[in-house]
Amino acid sequence: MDKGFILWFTGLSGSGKTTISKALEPELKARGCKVEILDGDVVRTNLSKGLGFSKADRDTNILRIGFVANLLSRNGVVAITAAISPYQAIRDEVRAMESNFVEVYVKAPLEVCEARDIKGLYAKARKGEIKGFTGIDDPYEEPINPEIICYTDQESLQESVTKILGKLEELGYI
Ligand SMILES: Nc1ncnc2c1ncn2[C@@H]1O[C@H](COP(=O)(O)OP(=O)(O)OP(=O)(O)O)[C@@H](O)[C@H]1O
Ligand SMILES: Nc1ncnc2c1ncn2[C@@H]1O[C@H](COP(=O)(O)OS(=O)(=O)O)[C@@H](O)[C@H]1O
Repeated sequence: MDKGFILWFTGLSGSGKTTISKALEPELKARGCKVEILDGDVVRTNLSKGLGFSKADRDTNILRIGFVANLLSRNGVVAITAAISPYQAIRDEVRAMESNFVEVYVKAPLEVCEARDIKGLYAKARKGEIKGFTGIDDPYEEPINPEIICYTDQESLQESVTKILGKLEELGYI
């Protein structure tokens, strides 16, 4: 399979973007795809090092990720992105760069993400130690028309992975 595409995950911190993308990678490779994951946390240590969490910086971060994902996908790679990408307008902009674009809304209620609090950042945000935290005092704009929604408070990880693979088959990407 040499058809590249972008699988764009979006969702609150702790919703499950990284977990699902990592579980999906071997499944796609087993189907002959070349895969790269551009994870928000990882990108922010290199490509987007120095950027903060203002709207302008988040938009810059997303455009950089979109740019690299586009380079990868047009060279036959499945580019999986896993950044919060909280703003609809900038998600629309990256979608417009690449026709092979599949948006996955990784959806879990804020309360669930906050209870998971993998990195302890929600607690810090509640205490006011982090300002402008997505979902607390910074917006998360829900995707208007994503190709896929994974309800990670109701589905198992395997169910989410199976759902995504099914949709990719239906769309003719795999
Ligand atoms: N169905 C599910 N799918 C994905 N993750 C789940 C599911 N159920 C529970 N989890 C748990 O939720 C957590 C999600 O954390 P993860 O780091 O993947 O989120 P994230 O969206 O990448 O967050 P961030 O934006 O902070 O990087 C993990 O601890 C994972 O085990
Ligand atoms: N103010 C904040 N809002 C959201 N996430 C934050 C914030 N500060 C630190 N983080 C951390 O940074 C990660 C989010 O980074 P990105 O996915 O790269 O965000 S995005 O908004 O620009 O798409 C989260 O995993 C979280 O751990």
